Amino acid sequence: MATFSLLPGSVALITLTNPPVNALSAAVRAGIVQAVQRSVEDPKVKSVVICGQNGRFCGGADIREFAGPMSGPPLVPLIHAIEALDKPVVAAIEGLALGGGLELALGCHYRIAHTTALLGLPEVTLGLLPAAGGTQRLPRLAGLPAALDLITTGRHISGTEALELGIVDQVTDGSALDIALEFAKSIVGRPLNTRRLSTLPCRCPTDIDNLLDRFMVQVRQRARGALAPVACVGALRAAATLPYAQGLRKERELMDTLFNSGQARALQYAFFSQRVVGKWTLPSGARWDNTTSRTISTAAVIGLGTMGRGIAVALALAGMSVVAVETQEKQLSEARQMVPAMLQREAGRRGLDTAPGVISFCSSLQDVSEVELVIEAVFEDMALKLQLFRQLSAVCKPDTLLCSNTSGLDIDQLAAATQRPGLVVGMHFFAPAHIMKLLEVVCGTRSSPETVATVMQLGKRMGKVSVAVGNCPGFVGNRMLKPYTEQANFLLEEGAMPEQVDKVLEEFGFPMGVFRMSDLSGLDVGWRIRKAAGLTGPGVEPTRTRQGRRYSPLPDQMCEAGRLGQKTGRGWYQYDGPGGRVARSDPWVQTFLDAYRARHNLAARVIAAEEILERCLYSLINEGFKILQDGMAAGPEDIDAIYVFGYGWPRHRGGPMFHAGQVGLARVLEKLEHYQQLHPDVAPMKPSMLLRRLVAAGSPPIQKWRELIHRERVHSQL
Ligand SMILES: CC(C)(COP(=O)(O)OP(=O)(O)OC[C@H]1O[C@@H](n2cnc3c(N)ncnc32)[C@H](O)[C@@H]1OP(=O)(O)O)[C@@H](O)C(=O)NCCC(=O)NCCSC(=O)C[C@@H](O)CCCCCCCCCCCCC(=O)O
Repeated sequence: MATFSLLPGSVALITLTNPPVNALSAAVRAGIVQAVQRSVEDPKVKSVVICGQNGRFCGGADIREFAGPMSGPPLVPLIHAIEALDKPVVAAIEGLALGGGLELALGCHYRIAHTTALLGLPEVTLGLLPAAGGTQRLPRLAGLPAALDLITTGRHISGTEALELGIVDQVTDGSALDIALEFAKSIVGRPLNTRRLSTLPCRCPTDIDNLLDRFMVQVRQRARGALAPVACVGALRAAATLPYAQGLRKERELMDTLFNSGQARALQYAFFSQRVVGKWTLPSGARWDNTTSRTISTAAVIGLGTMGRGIAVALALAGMSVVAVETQEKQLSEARQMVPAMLQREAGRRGLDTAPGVISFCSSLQDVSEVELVIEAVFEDMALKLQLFRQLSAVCKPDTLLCSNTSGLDIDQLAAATQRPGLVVGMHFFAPAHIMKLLEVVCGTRSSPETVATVMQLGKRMGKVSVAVGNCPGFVGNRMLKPYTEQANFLLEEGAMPEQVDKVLEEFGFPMGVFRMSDLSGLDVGWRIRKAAGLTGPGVEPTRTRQGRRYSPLPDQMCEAGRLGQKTGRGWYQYDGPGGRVARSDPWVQTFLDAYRARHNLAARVIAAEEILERCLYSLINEGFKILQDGMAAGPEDIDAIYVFGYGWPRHRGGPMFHAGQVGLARVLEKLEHYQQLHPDVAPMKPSMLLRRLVAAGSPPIQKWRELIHRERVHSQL
């Protein structure tokens, strides 16, 4: 709702009241309509201030309402009524003015903001555009280039930047509300014509067409198939070239095409998934809201390779005092050089003069004896990690948490090597660890709820999307990646080329296809893991069936040929040299694949894009269902957040589990059955029991899956 109060000095104060972000729900909109009406009718009211309760102006339209039929007073005429008032209206922007919240403020005659308030039009991140006049008023106020930037990226800006762009009239470090109230009294009687943005011309440079065309090219490239950014440019073109009323009609027309699109649904689902994963639950019943966490202020990182360096920087950026340990002298001296520069650069990127935390370097494990939490980031080798965990258990204070950055090894085994298994947990970061948002928090069977809560909380402080997952080989992300890459390798055996597979995946929206990705991360990473698992190496028969399953030795053979990817200048593609970044097709790979197929009597066939996509994605999705079935992820949102934030899954497709729902669970099942019949030796194509159960239950919406999984588990049907 919204409250109305008449304050001394004849100022009407309208307060939006809908915690926690004062979203513009139907009740709030109705409240504003009534309060505006009172302001019009009451002769005692000489000016109006609009603010939000609890120091938060407004988080925009109520996103939850978009899932059902829209009711209540619409926003566009409401904002027009405010703009048309002949009494001055001032927006007092504290905390945030986002989306419809900023559009409401743009309908006011003046805007006063706190310097640290967040302003922006993030609709594009929800698959929408600012359709309450935002695409028409903002370019009239801040100019077309600034509006293009803000509306197509959805980025938030501070009150200070908003002042520089002319979006607000004044900023303060004190109370924006107090200043707004005083200001509102002082401007009674001033003419308002120039303050009504809809009546002003758009502020455009002379070469509008040229600017918009160039911008559209960039936006299409960045969007990777997302519709909303392109529609935003369309709406801004209308603002620049048409009178306001026509521009507004175009804005609405474009919004109508987006509003019910699968992409908008996917992006809104992704918004809520990100929040759902913070509300973690463990199979034991421990939850985010019934478990206390410890606040960590001192931490250590052991091993200063790429991952360790990034983790140390991420911890320092979160205000931690970090001890960075590396026993190899060369690596330590490199880290001493690189890490402070990384820290400074990242702090600068976040608008800080210096990082809030500090990092000290040393070469001895004894130096971590006093810290509260240790993150091990040494080489991915179980024997090495076990030895380290034994040492840490002896060296550290009894209540120090011991965490491993392993990307898939057994956390329970590491915990068993210590005298404190309850304090052991996995913290699986993604490279570069100071930039990538995802953190898999791997809960071992003996990890205590307090340990999990503490690490989840720490992840949040580090700005990560932390997802609690179970302890199984590869955890969630890498476990699902395995059948996906395996399937891509099988496709090469059957006749596809790496660039063909990559093109299909990139057109789907991944920033990189599986082979380009593999070249980037290094083919030797998986090779080492497969060697450790006894799947390849000296003495292993070079057949296409290993350990009872179809196996493609292609990636092993690439490694044996010294083609490790970008680092050697050759992999699935060729590069300008070691460390090169630009991938080019390599005739060597064609010859290599031809020879391989000939050796194994495999006839190359033409493989359609549809088959490539279905086999890669559905095998990954099927593994996701198995993960849910095994209880290794609490719900589909967890898997989807992992894939969106850690594996480049296009956000406008929600995540793999959401995508399965969009395609139709019955269709995914049917396709898996089809490919399984064709390739019965490929275990990951065998449809999971949970997928079958969901289809049998009538393919309920994704929001209902948790409930069904819980019910089926109780009845031991999974
Ligand atoms: C605001 C934040 C930055 C706050 O972050 P913080 O970290 O402090 O907190 P949380 O993110 O954890 O959030 C707390 C809590 O609040 C929930 N929440 C946040 N924002 C909203 C919201 N806008 N609506 C609903 N709920 C919200 C959040 O989910 C948490 O609750 P939970 O229970 O999950 O813990 C941050 O939250 C944030 O970034 N929020 C989103 C801000 C945003 O994106 N705003 C824009 C919204 S879209 C919009 O405003 C659209 C406008 O342009 C209006 C358009 C006019 C509409 C016209 C429609 C007509 C079209 C009809 C076409 C029909 C066609 C046809 O059918 O034919």
